[in-house]
Amino acid sequence: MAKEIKVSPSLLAADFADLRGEMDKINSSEADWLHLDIMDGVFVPNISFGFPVLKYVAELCKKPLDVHLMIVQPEKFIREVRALNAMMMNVHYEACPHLHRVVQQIKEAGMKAGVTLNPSTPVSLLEDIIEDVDMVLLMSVNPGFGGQKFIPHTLQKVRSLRELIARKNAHALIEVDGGVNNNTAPELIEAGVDVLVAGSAVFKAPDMKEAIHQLKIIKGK
Ligand SMILES: O=C(CO)[C@H](O)[C@H](O)COP(=O)(O)O
Repeated sequence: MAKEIKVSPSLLAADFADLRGEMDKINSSEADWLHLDIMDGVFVPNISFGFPVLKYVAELCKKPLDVHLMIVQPEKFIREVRALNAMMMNVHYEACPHLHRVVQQIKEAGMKAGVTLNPSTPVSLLEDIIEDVDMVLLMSVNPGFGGQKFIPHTLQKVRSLRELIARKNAHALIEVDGGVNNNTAPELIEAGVDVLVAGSAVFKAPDMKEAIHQLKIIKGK
C-alpha cells in the first residue's frame, strides 16, 4: 500500500486580513498540519509575522502546528514556540552552531525537533545528528519568500536523505518546502518525501480544500 503523504499548508501565503476565514477552511480540510514561517530579517531577507499574531492563529487552528524558524539564535524562542502548543519546531542547521544542544532543548520542552537545510547545505552534514531528530525540512527554494520556483536538485537531496535515514536506521520524516504544487509533488513523492509544505498552491487556489485534497491523492511518478 502507498504510504500516506502529509500536507502542511504554509500560512505565509494566506490572506492575513481574513485569518479567521482561512483557519476555518484549513480546519475543515484534509490538511494534516499547519506550517508557520517565522522570519527575522537577519537570517533571511524578509520579516513575516511574530508571536502575537501566531498566538491568535494557534487559538483558531485545530491542526498540529509545524513551526519553522528562519531566524538567528532560534533557541532563544523555544519557550514562545512551546506556548503556541506547537507539535514541531524546525530550526536551521545554518543558524545553530550547537545544533545537538538545541535539538535536545526542543525535545525537553515537549516538542518534536526538526532540522532545516537551505538549498546549498548538503544532506551529508546530518550524518551525526540524524538519529536525534524527528524531521528534516529540505528547503526547495532559498528561504524568505513564497511563490518561488522549485529547485530541481532538491530531488537528489531527498534521495540522499532517504538513504542516510535507512543506513542509520533513523526515524526522521522528510519534509520539503518551496514551490511545491501538483507538478512538483509527484517526483518528490517518488524520491521519498513524507510531508509536503505548500503555500501558494493551497492559499492562492480558487478552492483551497480541493487543492489540499489534490495534493493528498497525488501518487509518485
Ligand atoms: O518557507 C517558505 C519561504 O521561506 C514558504 O513556506 C515556502 O516558500 C512556501 O511557499 P510556496 O509554496 O508559495 O513556494
